[in-house]
Amino acid sequence: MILEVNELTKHFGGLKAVNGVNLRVKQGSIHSIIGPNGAGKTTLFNLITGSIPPMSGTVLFDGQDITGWPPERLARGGVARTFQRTSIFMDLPVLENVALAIRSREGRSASLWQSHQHEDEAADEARDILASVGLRGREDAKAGMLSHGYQRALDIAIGLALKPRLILMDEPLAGMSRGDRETIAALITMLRETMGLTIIVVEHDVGMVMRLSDRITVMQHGTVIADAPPDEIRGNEAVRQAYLHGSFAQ
Ligand SMILES: Nc1ncnc2c1ncn2[C@@H]1O[C@H](COP(=O)(O)OP(=O)(O)OP(=O)(O)O)[C@@H](O)[C@H]1O
Repeated sequence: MILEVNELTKHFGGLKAVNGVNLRVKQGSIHSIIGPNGAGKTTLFNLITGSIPPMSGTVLFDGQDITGWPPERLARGGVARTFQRTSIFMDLPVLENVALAIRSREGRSASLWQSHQHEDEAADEARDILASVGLRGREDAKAGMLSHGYQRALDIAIGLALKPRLILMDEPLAGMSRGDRETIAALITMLRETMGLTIIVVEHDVGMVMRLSDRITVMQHGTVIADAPPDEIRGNEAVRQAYLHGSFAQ
């Protein structure tokens, strides 16, 4: 297991947003976390990635206790996260967005003292990463001019610049057209196949989650109500009950 979450708990006042959650994520898998609004999915992500500290419980990455590590330290340790709202600098060229992330990985900021050689290396690496997410030929475009689907791909490229082994994606398909959703889903699968990345996805598009995932954890009211491969989840009565609006019928 690349990630082990044990009895993780976070309450907001009387609200048990995440309450004794256990999670096992297998190396090289696509593992999705689903559940109705307010189930605690984002809070769980925030706890795993150190955005907020847990009240109790532990998070192990590759056997190492990373509980409460701040996001920067986690990123250096191989855990990256993409956000629902993108972390793109819209006014900068596509290539520069990724080069910035590479420099931040290396602890260097853009400065006058930056050597040309380092600059060239970062640009070459950025080009390779962009090609891997399907953005070859768009390096010089202003990020803000890209379509939604390409912006999401750029977001993923920025995450990949940290050279993660585990990447957590917060609603990667949200706000996308049907075609863009297919493209990003194919990209997620490809990253797992070609780079051996482990990918944890929080996503509302249950139909796509069913096709994409090796395993699905279902949350409701801060707890895990099911954890199984997609086929089993599809037939799970507790999960059906949790989805009152029929979005699960697909
Ligand atoms: N900082 C906070 N302070 C107080 N309550 C919070 C805070 N963050 C989240 N909550 C509450 O915790 C519960 C879980 O929220 P969370 O965002 O984790 O759910 P979610 O499953 O991601 O929902 P959604 O699918 O709507 O994004 C919700 O009731 C939410 O209102």
